[in-house]
Amino acid sequence: MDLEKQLKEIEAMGNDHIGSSTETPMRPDAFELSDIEKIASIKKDVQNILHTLGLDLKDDSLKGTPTRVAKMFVQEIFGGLHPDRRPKASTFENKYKYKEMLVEKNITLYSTCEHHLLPIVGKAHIAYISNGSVVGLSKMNRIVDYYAKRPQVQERLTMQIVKELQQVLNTEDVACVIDAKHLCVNSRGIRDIDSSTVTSEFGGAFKNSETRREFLDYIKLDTQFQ
Ligand SMILES: Nc1nc2c(ncn2[C@@H]2O[C@H](COP(=O)(O)OP(=O)(O)OP(=O)(O)O)[C@@H](O)[C@H]2O)c(=O)[nH]1
Ligand SMILES: [Zn+2]
Repeated sequence: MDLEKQLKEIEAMGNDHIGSSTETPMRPDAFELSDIEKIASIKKDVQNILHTLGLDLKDDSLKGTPTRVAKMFVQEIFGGLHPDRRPKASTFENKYKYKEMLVEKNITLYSTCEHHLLPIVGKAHIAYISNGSVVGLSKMNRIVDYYAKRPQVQERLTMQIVKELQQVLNTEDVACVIDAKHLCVNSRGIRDIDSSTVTSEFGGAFKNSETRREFLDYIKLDTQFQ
């Protein structure tokens, strides 16, 4: 398909590029290749991109780039595509009968915009109300990190984090707010360096405005990027 036709198709998509499912769209054969095989294949693709751009890959500084980028894609920034890397979120009994909301705030978030493959940088804030079990605090940071390490749209990332914690904690009463900068907006295109994007997902009790307010008061959103 020629480039002009492809660009027209993207235009015709409208907002469909945002995607409707909470699941990351994966092919059924996504894990037929091993990580090593994926790195070898992506290395060639990166080599081709740099070569096409006219760069001399024999240059000392550039010669390791294709391997470096391929490893970074497979093992680091897109490492959360592999279900083997899903964190084991051990829960334990809420013996102390703590009934209030627990908030894990200011969780550092690095993700990648799936439209431009540019960074998304921000903070995630999570809250839940225990239904008998408690999750280790760090596991919430790990869950954020796992889903962030995928090509993402912020809306889906927010929903995936909530869905995972609802499953782990066996309760609907989970909420997540993400406040993040998209480099595709800040550093290119419209180049608006000051704007950031806020997304939220409020499950169960957090649909109640008072409970939601309490959570939002804890995270004092407006101060995050000052
Ligand atoms: N809803 C949503 N949109 C996103 C996210 N990340 C990037 N985008 C947007 O995805 C859109 C892709 O639109 P296109 O018009 O195909 O891309 P483009 O021509 O590069 O658009 P500009 O960024 O406006 O130059 C852009 O408006 C991005 O800002 C996200 O997490 N959620
Ligand atoms: Zn983008």
